[in-house]
Amino acid sequence: MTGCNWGYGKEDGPSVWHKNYPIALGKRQSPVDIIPDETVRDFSLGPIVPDYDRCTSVNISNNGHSVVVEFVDCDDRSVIRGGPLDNPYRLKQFHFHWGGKGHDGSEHTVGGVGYTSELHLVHWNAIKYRSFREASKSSDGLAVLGIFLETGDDHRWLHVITDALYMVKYKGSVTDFKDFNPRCLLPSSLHYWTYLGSLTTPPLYESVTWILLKEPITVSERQLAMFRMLQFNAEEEDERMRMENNFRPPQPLEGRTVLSSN
Ligand SMILES: O=C(NCc1ccccc1)Nc1ccc2c(c1)[B-](O)(O)OC2
Ligand SMILES: [Zn+2]
Repeated sequence: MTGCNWGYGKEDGPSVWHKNYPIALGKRQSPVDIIPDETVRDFSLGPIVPDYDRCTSVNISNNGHSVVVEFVDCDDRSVIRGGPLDNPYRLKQFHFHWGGKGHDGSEHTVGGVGYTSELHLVHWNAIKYRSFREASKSSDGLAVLGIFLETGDDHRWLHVITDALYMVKYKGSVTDFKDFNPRCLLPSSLHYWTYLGSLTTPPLYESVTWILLKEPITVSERQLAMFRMLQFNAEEEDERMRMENNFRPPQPLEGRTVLSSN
């Protein structure tokens, strides 16, 4: 499957992804609705330990689906470990999902309620697999740290990202983005829910151990509005489509249990 034949519109959105990606109808799909009273407290679950202090960010880009910050992942300079993970997973990239003006845009929901946006920090199992590509197709290949965003005051560090968005307005644009440590985007509490799921965008591989932080971070409407000036389309394309509502709705749990840390 070369190129991208999927999106978030009426003709190519989540409701028709199954036509090209049948796994969309699988038993381990993401996102899901988390019902706190139905999660199971697992006392054997230790704390999650993101260790990003020696991370090396490289660039920020618009891939036509989201805005992505990529990291050097050729060694274990920035990893996440602990919690449900058997070994450290390497940080590769982070990106966001968001809604339209005045609308929620998170992928996971909590008790049927969405957040304004959701940040995904993507990590891969470099102990067992030789590449992200190989890991992405393996049941224990990826670990994604999901962080909910709610609206309120300005986030004191998010401006570093929003100030760069004008450089990546169109699909296919990329620009340098050095010395950014995503530790500044973490909330104060690392209490989490965890369950086994999938990528939330095609190819929808069922390879993700999801770790969702219970505490959201706060960003302002003004900061969020900057994300909505991005475009799904490339600069030379005639049809201009504002990048918003780039989220997949919750999928059936299919008997899965969501575990809760402390
Ligand atoms: O990396 C992605 N695609 C490119 C690709 C390259 C090589 C093999 C497979 C895929 N997608 C992707 C990765 C991680 C997450 C998501 C999408 B997400 O669900 O949005 O949040 C977590
Ligand atoms: Zn994502």
